Amino acid sequence: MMNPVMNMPGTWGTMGSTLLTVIFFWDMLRRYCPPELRRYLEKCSIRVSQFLNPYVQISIHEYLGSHLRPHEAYSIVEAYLSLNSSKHAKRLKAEMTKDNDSKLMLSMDEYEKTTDEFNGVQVKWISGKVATPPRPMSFSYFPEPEKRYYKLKFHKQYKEMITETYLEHVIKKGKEIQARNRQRKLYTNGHSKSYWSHIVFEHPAKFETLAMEEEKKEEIIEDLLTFTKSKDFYARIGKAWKRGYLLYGPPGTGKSTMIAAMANLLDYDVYDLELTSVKDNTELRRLLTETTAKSIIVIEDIDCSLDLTGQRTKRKEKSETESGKKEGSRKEKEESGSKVTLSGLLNFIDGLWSACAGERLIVFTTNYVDKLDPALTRRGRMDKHIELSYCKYEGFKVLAYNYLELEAHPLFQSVAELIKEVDITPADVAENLMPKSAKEGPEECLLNLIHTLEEAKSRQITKCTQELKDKEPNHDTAAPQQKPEI
Ligand SMILES: Nc1ncnc2c1ncn2[C@@H]1O[C@H](COP(=O)(O)OP(=O)(O)OP(=O)(O)O)[C@@H](O)[C@H]1O
Ligand SMILES: [Mg+2]
Repeated sequence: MMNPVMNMPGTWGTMGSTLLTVIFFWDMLRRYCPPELRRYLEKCSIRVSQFLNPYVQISIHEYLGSHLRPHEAYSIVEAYLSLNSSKHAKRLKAEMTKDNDSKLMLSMDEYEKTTDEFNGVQVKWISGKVATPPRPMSFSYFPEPEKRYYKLKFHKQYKEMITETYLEHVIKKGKEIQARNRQRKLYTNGHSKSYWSHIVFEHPAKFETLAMEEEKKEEIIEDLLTFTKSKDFYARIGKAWKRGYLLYGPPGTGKSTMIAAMANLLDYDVYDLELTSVKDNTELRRLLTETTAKSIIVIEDIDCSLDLTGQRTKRKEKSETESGKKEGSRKEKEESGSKVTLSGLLNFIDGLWSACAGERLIVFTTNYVDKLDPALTRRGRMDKHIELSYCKYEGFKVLAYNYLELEAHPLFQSVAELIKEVDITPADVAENLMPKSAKEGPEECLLNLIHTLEEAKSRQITKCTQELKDKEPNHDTAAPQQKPEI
């Protein structure tokens, strides 16, 4: 009897030669058969392999199209997989997250696999890289980036559930992780004049800690939240999704603090635009088109920024007429593009750039609202005018809680009476409530404040008395009254 093991080489040999013959004929067919038949055969082979392969595959590429536009879905999936890939995958890579300078995000390394389970169904995620053929004769300063992708593989019987429910779950979770990793930024244009530079925005201000009447605070919060949810409304009425706020009031009343509280409430970035560093309207336009969605564009002390106040403009126009110059030389100056002008700024507020996708808040602050050109502050440009004023008792209570963790104290009564009569800014109240040494307790801080308020009150009384005295006619030095002519 023939030993079956001894016969193996013969079997392998026959199989090998049959395979070679099939490959040979397949190749011949592909090369020499008419194109229609070739296409038909290719289709058939895909159908056969699809029939035999029970798995469905979905690819998510890092870049879209030939323009290498980053594909948002890729980074969302990457964030999602960072959750469980560290548990299952063996080869991981650590990268700085795009939005958080102090956190590493772990994700699957190239050509690694991980599994995920959803509603009792197992899916497989595979990471890979598109092989780019080498271009021997080409040389570029900008080499093409690596085109990575993720592939999701699952059994075809779950296709509906995966494409409808699971992918939605991946996007939702991935976005949540991205938001958690995201650090907000404070952009400024002051240093390298024509470009934004940024630092991490970590201002602790919150509306809860803002000294302000509760009702007014709630109204502002409501206004801000309504704005963020009004994407469809703005689209329907054909308006760019933006809202202008004018914050005005004396120094130290919390204008800048409120901007930080707004950014924290909405989770927005802040662009602090220093207008005096902007060369001209063109540069202003460029800087603004570079701002991202979900941001607050701030111009502080707008009354001090360039030639933008109504009074200054009027004064200038007046002097021009006086010196016989033609009207419209202001226009010439604007056109020469030497400086940012009022019209440049108005274009920025309601010009075409503002149609950039995504929501934006524009906030101007000033100490002197009356000085501003009405064109700048009219509704539609500055939709909401918010006055931040001197500290009232309600505001003091917020500060007392912030600084001293006190909700009530016998000395509050004295503060309540004094604060009604004295103009004191929240900044000054805060300064008094701040313990200056470890020995100073809440009571000492309240006494400090009472002392400051009393001093301010007596100063105010002296000032008023002086003013009244000045108004009264001085009998000693007054010129002798002329007798009426007869
Ligand atoms: N309404 C407020 N609530 C809580 N803290 C406040 C308030 N106003 C001022 N402060 C405190 O005073 C400091 C100065 O306030 P802020 O810089 O916001 O004033 P501002 O109105 O922007 O002043 P300026 O007009 O000079 O820019 C802040 O750091 C904050 O601690
Ligand atoms: Mg300020």
